[in-house]
Amino acid sequence: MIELKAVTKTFGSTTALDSISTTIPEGKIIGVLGPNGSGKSTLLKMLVGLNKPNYGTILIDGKKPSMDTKNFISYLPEIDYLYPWMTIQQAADFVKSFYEDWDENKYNELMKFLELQPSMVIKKISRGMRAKAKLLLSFSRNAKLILLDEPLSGIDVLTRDKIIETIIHDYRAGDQTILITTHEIREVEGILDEVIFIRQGQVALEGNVEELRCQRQASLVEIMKEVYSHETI
Ligand SMILES: Nc1ncnc2c1ncn2[C@@H]1O[C@H](COP(=O)(O)OP(=O)(O)OP(=O)(O)O)[C@@H](O)[C@H]1O
Repeated sequence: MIELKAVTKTFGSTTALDSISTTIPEGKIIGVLGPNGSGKSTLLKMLVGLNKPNYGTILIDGKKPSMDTKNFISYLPEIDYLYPWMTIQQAADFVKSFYEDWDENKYNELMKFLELQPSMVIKKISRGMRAKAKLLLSFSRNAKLILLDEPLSGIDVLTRDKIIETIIHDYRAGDQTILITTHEIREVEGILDEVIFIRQGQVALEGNVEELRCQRQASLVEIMKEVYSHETI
């Protein structure tokens, strides 16, 4: 379980997260949604320990983000973080050297499923293939908590479908927790259990997706439009 208590993160005069308090349940797929600049990536980076809060507390299974928690978190950053000169196999060997939960069978199976080859060189493959390679590395670990920052960004619709299929295919419900930030809400609506809408660094609305849809008789996209009715999404 992830607990945030009055978490604030500022960058100079910009407040990225403004006293956020929330509890994120275990074993579910949670969408962290919101317009550009609302604080989604900052939230994920704080969970993985890359950003430290100025105020407030973050607890993951009762522990502050640290080396201990890093061991059970698989983080897919929004940026292209893979060394361009590496092959997919070299990138995998690199990740494998840091984490004990690397699952070679899962890696081989996912490689086939995503139609990638170990010999492919990162700088020579397309953006969509790089997105799939990032996902391959994130899901080849048996991590308890998976943080996916914009895994569908700038990817064609067929590749997006494949990425979503991978998430469904490899997700162990109840056992693993996935937090996913995305602007492709229509595409992920079907896989989300819970949602947190962020607006200007604060939680604008959160809850169980099915319950929100029933209460409001609306789809997630319609709910989002309502929440951000005065903003450009
Ligand atoms: N390292 C940084 N230095 C300065 N400002 C930053 C930094 N990281 C984030 N910010 C600012 O914090 C705010 C929140 O940024 P963040 O990247 O978390 O938003 P986001 O919701 O993920 O946006 P997007 O959907 O565009 O990826 C923005 O105003 C951004 O400019």
